[in-house]
Amino acid sequence: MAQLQVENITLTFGGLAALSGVSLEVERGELVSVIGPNGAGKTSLLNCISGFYHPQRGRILFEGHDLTRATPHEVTRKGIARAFQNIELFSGLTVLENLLLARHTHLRYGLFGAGLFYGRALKEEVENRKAVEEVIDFMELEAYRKAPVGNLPYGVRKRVEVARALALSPKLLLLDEPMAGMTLEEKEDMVRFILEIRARGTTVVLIEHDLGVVMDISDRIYVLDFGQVIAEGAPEAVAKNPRVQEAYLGVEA
Ligand SMILES: Nc1ncnc2c1ncn2[C@@H]1O[C@H](COP(=O)(O)OP(=O)(O)OP(=O)(O)O)[C@@H](O)[C@H]1O
Repeated sequence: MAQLQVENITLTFGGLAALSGVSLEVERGELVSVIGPNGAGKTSLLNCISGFYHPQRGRILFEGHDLTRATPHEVTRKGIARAFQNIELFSGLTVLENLLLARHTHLRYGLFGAGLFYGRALKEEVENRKAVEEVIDFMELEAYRKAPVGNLPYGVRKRVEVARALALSPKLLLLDEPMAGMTLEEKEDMVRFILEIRARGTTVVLIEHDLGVVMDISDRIYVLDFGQVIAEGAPEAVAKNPRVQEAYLGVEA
Protein backbone atom coordinates (compact mmCIF):
# COMPACT_ATOMS: atom_id res chain seq x y z
CA MET A 1 0.00 0.00 0.00
CA ALA A 2 1.26 3.46 -0.91
CA GLN A 3 2.19 5.74 2.00
CA LEU A 4 -0.07 8.51 0.72
CA GLN A 5 -3.24 7.70 -1.18
CA VAL A 6 -5.39 10.46 -2.58
CA GLU A 7 -8.49 8.80 -3.97
CA ASN A 8 -10.67 10.58 -6.46
CA ILE A 9 -11.03 13.87 -4.60
CA THR A 10 -13.23 16.70 -5.73
CA LEU A 11 -13.03 20.19 -4.25
CA THR A 12 -15.36 22.94 -5.35
CA PHE A 13 -15.64 26.60 -4.46
CA GLY A 14 -19.13 27.91 -5.11
CA GLY A 15 -19.66 25.78 -8.19
CA LEU A 16 -16.11 26.07 -9.50
CA ALA A 17 -14.17 22.81 -9.33
CA ALA A 18 -10.60 23.44 -8.20
CA LEU A 19 -10.07 19.65 -8.21
CA SER A 20 -12.27 17.11 -9.95
CA GLY A 21 -11.65 13.43 -9.35
CA VAL A 22 -7.96 13.73 -8.56
CA SER A 23 -6.11 10.57 -7.51
CA LEU A 24 -2.46 10.34 -6.54
CA GLU A 25 -0.30 7.74 -4.84
CA VAL A 26 3.08 8.30 -3.25
CA GLU A 27 5.29 5.48 -2.02
CA ARG A 28 7.40 5.82 1.10
CA GLY A 29 10.69 7.56 0.28
CA GLU A 30 9.59 8.79 -3.15
CA LEU A 31 10.10 12.30 -4.50
CA VAL A 32 6.95 13.13 -6.45
CA SER A 33 6.34 16.45 -8.16
CA VAL A 34 3.04 18.04 -9.06
CA ILE A 35 3.16 20.44 -11.98
CA GLY A 36 0.65 22.30 -14.10
CA PRO A 37 -0.28 25.75 -15.34
CA ASN A 38 -1.39 28.54 -13.01
CA GLY A 39 -4.74 27.76 -11.43
CA ALA A 40 -4.49 24.05 -12.28
CA GLY A 41 -5.20 23.07 -8.65
CA LYS A 42 -1.73 22.28 -7.29
CA THR A 43 -2.02 24.35 -4.13
CA SER A 44 -5.61 23.19 -3.60
CA LEU A 45 -4.35 19.58 -3.68
CA LEU A 46 -1.70 20.39 -1.07
CA ASN A 47 -4.32 22.20 1.00
CA CYS A 48 -6.48 19.05 0.99
CA ILE A 49 -3.59 16.77 1.96
CA SER A 50 -2.56 19.10 4.78
CA GLY A 51 -6.09 19.48 6.17
CA PHE A 52 -6.68 23.15 5.31
CA TYR A 53 -9.43 22.25 2.83
CA HIS A 54 -11.70 19.25 2.95
CA PRO A 55 -12.73 17.76 -0.38
CA GLN A 56 -16.46 17.26 -0.93
CA ARG A 57 -15.78 13.85 -2.46
CA GLY A 58 -13.05 11.23 -2.29
CA ARG A 59 -10.62 10.12 0.41
CA ILE A 60 -7.11 10.89 1.62
CA LEU A 61 -5.23 8.13 3.41
CA PHE A 62 -1.81 8.37 4.99
CA GLU A 63 -0.23 5.15 6.24
CA GLY A 64 -3.71 3.70 6.33
CA HIS A 65 -5.22 6.55 8.42
CA ASP A 66 -8.12 8.40 6.89
CA LEU A 67 -7.18 12.10 6.89
CA THR A 68 -10.00 13.32 4.66
CA ARG A 69 -11.64 15.30 7.47
CA ALA A 70 -8.55 15.83 9.66
CA THR A 71 -7.49 19.29 10.87
CA PRO A 72 -4.04 20.66 9.92
CA HIS A 73 -2.90 19.96 13.48
CA GLU A 74 -4.01 16.31 13.28
CA VAL A 75 -2.33 15.93 9.89
CA THR A 76 0.94 17.25 11.33
CA ARG A 77 0.75 14.85 14.24
CA LYS A 78 0.38 11.95 11.82
CA GLY A 79 3.74 12.93 10.28
CA ILE A 80 2.99 15.29 7.39
CA ALA A 81 4.60 18.75 7.41
CA ARG A 82 4.33 21.51 4.88
CA ALA A 83 6.55 24.38 3.81
CA PHE A 84 4.39 27.21 2.54
CA GLN A 85 4.71 29.17 -0.67
CA ASN A 86 4.15 32.39 1.26
CA ILE A 87 6.59 31.96 4.08
CA GLU A 88 4.75 31.30 7.37
CA LEU A 89 7.30 32.40 9.93
CA PHE A 90 7.22 34.85 12.85
CA SER A 91 9.42 37.63 11.57
CA GLY A 92 10.20 39.04 15.04
CA LEU A 93 11.46 35.69 16.32
CA THR A 94 14.86 34.18 15.60
CA VAL A 95 15.40 31.12 13.40
CA LEU A 96 15.91 28.98 16.49
CA GLU A 97 12.75 30.32 18.16
CA ASN A 98 10.65 29.75 15.04
CA LEU A 99 11.75 26.14 14.81
CA LEU A 100 11.24 25.46 18.51
CA LEU A 101 7.83 27.10 18.40
CA ALA A 102 6.79 24.90 15.48
CA ARG A 103 7.67 21.80 17.50
CA HIS A 104 5.99 23.09 20.65
CA THR A 105 2.80 24.03 18.86
CA HIS A 106 2.38 20.76 17.04
CA LEU A 107 4.16 18.00 18.87
CA ARG A 108 3.93 18.55 22.61
CA TYR A 109 1.85 16.36 24.91
CA GLY A 110 -0.05 19.31 26.36
CA LEU A 111 0.26 21.38 29.53
CA PHE A 112 -1.69 18.98 31.70
CA GLY A 113 0.59 16.10 30.88
CA ALA A 114 3.66 18.27 31.28
CA GLY A 115 2.50 19.37 34.77
CA LEU A 116 1.90 15.85 35.93
CA PHE A 117 5.05 14.39 34.52
CA TYR A 118 7.76 16.97 34.94
CA GLY A 119 10.43 14.47 34.03
CA ARG A 120 8.76 13.63 30.78
CA ALA A 121 8.33 17.33 29.90
CA LEU A 122 12.00 17.91 30.54
CA LYS A 123 12.98 14.94 28.40
CA GLU A 124 10.68 16.20 25.66
CA GLU A 125 12.31 19.64 25.82
CA VAL A 126 15.78 18.13 25.46
CA GLU A 127 14.55 16.15 22.46
CA ASN A 128 13.00 19.28 20.92
CA ARG A 129 16.27 21.17 21.25
CA LYS A 130 18.23 18.30 19.79
CA ALA A 131 15.91 17.91 16.83
CA VAL A 132 15.88 21.64 16.08
CA GLU A 133 19.65 22.02 16.33
CA GLU A 134 20.03 19.07 14.02
CA VAL A 135 17.76 20.71 11.43
CA ILE A 136 19.65 24.02 11.71
CA ASP A 137 22.86 22.14 11.08
CA PHE A 138 21.39 20.13 8.20
CA MET A 139 19.93 23.20 6.44
CA GLU A 140 23.17 25.12 6.99
CA LEU A 141 21.48 27.85 9.01
CA GLU A 142 24.06 27.94 11.79
CA ALA A 143 25.11 31.52 10.96
CA TYR A 144 21.51 32.75 11.28
CA ARG A 145 20.22 30.80 14.26
CA LYS A 146 20.00 33.87 16.56
CA ALA A 147 18.89 36.30 13.83
CA PRO A 148 15.30 37.56 13.69
CA VAL A 149 13.76 36.00 10.60
CA GLY A 150 12.42 39.35 9.35
CA ASN A 151 15.98 40.62 8.90
CA LEU A 152 17.08 37.72 6.69
CA PRO A 153 17.33 37.84 2.88
CA TYR A 154 14.40 36.25 1.03
CA GLY A 155 16.37 33.18 -0.11
CA VAL A 156 17.41 32.39 3.45
CA ARG A 157 13.85 32.86 4.70
CA LYS A 158 12.66 30.28 2.14
CA ARG A 159 15.27 27.92 3.55
CA VAL A 160 14.08 28.61 7.12
CA GLU A 161 10.51 27.86 5.99
CA VAL A 162 11.64 24.40 4.85
CA ALA A 163 13.61 24.02 8.10
CA ARG A 164 10.45 24.88 10.09
CA ALA A 165 8.61 22.03 8.38
CA LEU A 166 11.56 19.67 8.91
CA ALA A 167 11.66 20.59 12.60
CA LEU A 168 8.41 18.65 12.89
CA SER A 169 10.35 15.46 12.00
CA PRO A 170 7.89 14.59 9.22
CA LYS A 171 7.61 11.29 7.38
CA LEU A 172 6.15 13.21 4.43
CA LEU A 173 7.26 16.72 3.52
CA LEU A 174 5.03 18.88 1.31
CA LEU A 175 6.93 21.65 -0.49
CA ASP A 176 4.96 24.41 -2.20
CA GLU A 177 7.27 26.21 -4.64
CA PRO A 178 10.30 26.20 -2.36
CA MET A 179 12.47 27.76 -5.09
CA ALA A 180 10.14 30.52 -6.28
CA GLY A 181 11.95 33.83 -6.60
CA MET A 182 15.36 32.41 -5.77
CA THR A 183 18.65 33.10 -7.50
CA LEU A 184 20.24 30.29 -9.48
CA GLU A 185 22.73 29.62 -6.70
CA GLU A 186 20.00 29.54 -4.05
CA LYS A 187 17.99 27.15 -6.23
CA GLU A 188 20.97 24.81 -6.55
CA ASP A 189 21.32 24.79 -2.78
CA MET A 190 17.61 24.07 -2.33
CA VAL A 191 17.79 21.20 -4.84
CA ARG A 192 20.67 19.74 -2.87
CA PHE A 193 18.70 20.00 0.38
CA ILE A 194 15.62 18.37 -1.16
CA LEU A 195 17.70 15.48 -2.50
CA GLU A 196 19.35 15.03 0.90
CA ILE A 197 15.98 15.08 2.65
CA ARG A 198 14.80 12.31 0.35
CA ALA A 199 18.07 10.40 0.77
CA ARG A 200 17.41 10.33 4.51
CA GLY A 201 14.16 8.49 3.84
CA THR A 202 11.63 11.32 4.04
CA THR A 203 8.95 11.22 1.35
CA VAL A 204 8.68 14.49 -0.58
CA VAL A 205 5.79 15.94 -2.58
CA LEU A 206 6.96 19.00 -4.48
CA ILE A 207 5.07 21.71 -6.32
CA GLU A 208 7.49 23.57 -8.54
CA HIS A 209 7.28 25.74 -11.63
CA ASP A 210 10.90 25.27 -12.70
CA LEU A 211 10.50 22.36 -15.10
CA GLY A 212 14.24 21.79 -15.41
CA VAL A 213 14.49 21.14 -11.69
CA VAL A 214 11.38 18.97 -11.66
CA MET A 215 12.66 16.82 -14.55
CA ASP A 216 16.05 16.46 -12.88
CA ILE A 217 15.07 15.39 -9.40
CA SER A 218 11.62 13.75 -9.44
CA ASP A 219 11.03 10.01 -9.30
CA ARG A 220 7.58 10.59 -10.74
CA ILE A 221 5.53 13.56 -11.86
CA TYR A 222 1.79 14.27 -11.80
CA VAL A 223 0.51 16.89 -14.22
CA LEU A 224 -2.64 18.80 -13.33
CA ASP A 225 -4.69 20.90 -15.70
CA PHE A 226 -8.06 22.46 -14.89
CA GLY A 227 -8.27 20.44 -11.68
CA GLN A 228 -7.66 17.05 -13.30
CA VAL A 229 -4.65 14.75 -13.58
CA ILE A 230 -3.79 14.71 -17.28
CA ALA A 231 -0.56 12.70 -17.01
CA GLU A 232 1.50 10.75 -14.49
CA GLY A 233 4.79 8.93 -14.73
CA ALA A 234 8.57 9.14 -14.91
CA PRO A 235 9.99 12.53 -15.98
CA GLU A 236 11.00 11.40 -19.50
CA ALA A 237 7.59 9.92 -20.26
CA VAL A 238 5.74 12.95 -18.92
CA ALA A 239 7.93 15.36 -20.89
CA LYS A 240 7.11 13.47 -24.10
CA ASN A 241 3.37 13.33 -23.44
CA PRO A 242 1.57 15.44 -26.08
CA ARG A 243 -1.22 16.43 -23.68
CA VAL A 244 1.37 17.78 -21.28
CA GLN A 245 3.18 19.66 -23.98
CA GLU A 246 -0.05 21.21 -25.06
CA ALA A 247 -1.41 22.06 -21.65
CA TYR A 248 1.68 22.93 -19.75
CA LEU A 249 4.08 24.28 -22.29
CA GLY A 250 1.49 25.85 -24.57
CA VAL A 251 2.88 23.82 -27.49
CA GLU A 252 0.48 22.48 -30.11
CA ALA A 253 0.40 18.67 -29.94
N1 LIG B 1 -10.07 29.63 -1.31
C1 LIG B 1 -10.50 29.66 -2.58
N2 LIG B 1 -11.69 30.21 -2.90
C2 LIG B 1 -12.12 30.22 -4.18
N3 LIG B 1 -11.43 29.69 -5.22
C3 LIG B 1 -10.24 29.14 -4.95
C4 LIG B 1 -9.70 29.08 -3.63
N4 LIG B 1 -8.49 28.46 -3.67
C5 LIG B 1 -8.28 28.15 -4.96
N5 LIG B 1 -9.33 28.55 -5.73
C6 LIG B 1 -9.48 28.37 -7.17
O1 LIG B 1 -9.15 27.03 -7.48
C7 LIG B 1 -8.42 26.94 -8.69
C8 LIG B 1 -7.09 26.24 -8.46
O2 LIG B 1 -6.23 27.10 -7.71
P1 LIG B 1 -4.82 26.64 -7.11
O3 LIG B 1 -4.29 27.79 -6.31
O4 LIG B 1 -4.98 25.36 -6.42
O5 LIG B 1 -3.98 26.46 -8.43
P2 LIG B 1 -2.40 26.30 -8.59
O6 LIG B 1 -2.20 25.22 -9.58
O7 LIG B 1 -1.77 26.13 -7.26
O8 LIG B 1 -1.98 27.70 -9.22
P3 LIG B 1 -0.61 28.54 -9.07
O9 LIG B 1 0.41 27.83 -9.90
O10 LIG B 1 -1.00 29.87 -9.67
O11 LIG B 1 -0.27 28.61 -7.62
C9 LIG B 1 -8.28 28.36 -9.21
O12 LIG B 1 -9.29 28.59 -10.15
C10 LIG B 1 -8.48 29.19 -7.97
O13 LIG B 1 -9.00 30.46 -8.30
